[in-house]
Amino acid sequence: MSRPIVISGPSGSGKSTLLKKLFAEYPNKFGFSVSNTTRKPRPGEVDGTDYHFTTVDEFKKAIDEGKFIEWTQFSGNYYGTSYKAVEDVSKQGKKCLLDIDMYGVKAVKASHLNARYLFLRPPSIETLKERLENRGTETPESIQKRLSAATAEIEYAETGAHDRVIVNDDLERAYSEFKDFILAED
Ligand SMILES: Nc1ncnc2c1ncn2[C@@H]1O[C@H](COP(=O)(O)OP(=O)(O)OP(=O)(O)O)[C@@H](O)[C@H]1O
Repeated sequence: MSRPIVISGPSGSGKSTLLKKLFAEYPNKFGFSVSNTTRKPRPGEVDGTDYHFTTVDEFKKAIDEGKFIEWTQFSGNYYGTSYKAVEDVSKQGKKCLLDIDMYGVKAVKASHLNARYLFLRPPSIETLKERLENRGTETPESIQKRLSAATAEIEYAETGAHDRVIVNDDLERAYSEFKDFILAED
């Protein structure tokens, strides 16, 4: 089984944008570990593809049953990655990519998954704020929460916890580095 790749970075750093490009270029090579969440779907999000959308009760039950590699609570919602989500990807013969936050990174590091770690960094907090505002999906309160979480994420990355840090300034350059890291070990 190829090593799973953990992709983290502040909300708005561009993880979805880069992953979308990667999946467009390599439609069959990679599989996303589909996270569970109790947050409401955004318009266009599909259950089982973007997330497994669950109730708070279902989520708590799965925590008690030890089904998660990692889980966290953020902006009032639960998010988690189940062992099953990672296994499902390997069963399809694909390389597993995980999109998780710093608490998830720490939990995966403490698990038996022999993963590689990539951190996506925004050029600055100011740029991150502009991108979140322009994305048009967040309230001002939600942007504030994401920005303070971003500061903690960046400080954690500065401890050298990841194998690779990529600054997402120019999208094409960032994508090329992103792809190189992900394809480095097949
Ligand atoms: N290099 C870039 N230059 C300019 N804008 C960018 C760049 N990369 C991403 N963006 C824009 O920044 C916004 C945030 O990106 P994206 O939604 O991919 O972030 P994310 O890390 O997936 O966030 P979340 O964790 O909240 O899902 C999007 O509107 C996206 O189009």
